[in-house]
Amino acid sequence: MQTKVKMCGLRRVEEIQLAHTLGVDAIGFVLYPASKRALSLDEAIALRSSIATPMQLVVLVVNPSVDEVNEIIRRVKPDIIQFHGDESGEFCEQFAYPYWRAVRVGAPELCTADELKHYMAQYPNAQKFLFDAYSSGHYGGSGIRFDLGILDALELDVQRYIIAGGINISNVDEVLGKYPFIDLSSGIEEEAGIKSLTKMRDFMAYIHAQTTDNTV
Ligand SMILES: O=C(O)c1ccccc1NCC(=O)[C@H](O)[C@H](O)COP(=O)(O)O
Repeated sequence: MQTKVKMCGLRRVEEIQLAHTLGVDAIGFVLYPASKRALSLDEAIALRSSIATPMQLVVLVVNPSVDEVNEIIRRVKPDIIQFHGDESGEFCEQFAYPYWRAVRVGAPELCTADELKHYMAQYPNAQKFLFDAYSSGHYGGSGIRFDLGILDALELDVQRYIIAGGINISNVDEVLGKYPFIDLSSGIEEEAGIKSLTKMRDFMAYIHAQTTDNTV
């Protein structure tokens, strides 16, 4: 199985250009002011021009207003909006724009497979569900993992899954070959908000080597 990769929280032109060179499938801009990886709207607009196809731009938001989302759509023109806060299904669907719904596994009322299924049913048009680890006090990018076993019980189309939460080069073997799309942020950083170009290169080289080995 070919594994797609999203790298989240990029903030510098050299990170974006390297991601493209390495064949990263999607990058994320964090438009959430409380994050150490936050970009302002103007910064996101400026960096947008550094992104070349086929790499997709995902803009990540946490509990935005309707006006903020409309402004992001109009001015940043992301390929996808990733709702990573407490947004309702009704809220996410109103824009009729491609979106991914983050599912913070382990949050109150998101602990069992039935609870996850019930939650996901509220987002019928989500292009994908990005499963991340719940961390009290943080919405994401916390480097924390969750027990993937809970996903086995969901019996949903795995093609709609993205696995996130504490993925790095040392543990990515646990998801390779099982899930088609993975997401990571802190696992390729020097410090919060600064990606390590070396870790980005090493991670993608490792993924490609594993994929090649699996198909021989
Ligand atoms: O990255 C952030 O700072 C962030 C802040 C608030 C909400 C979401 C955030 N990141 C979302 C992502 O898609 C991260 O890649 C995901 O949480 C995984 O992060 P990590 O565990 O560090 O790999």
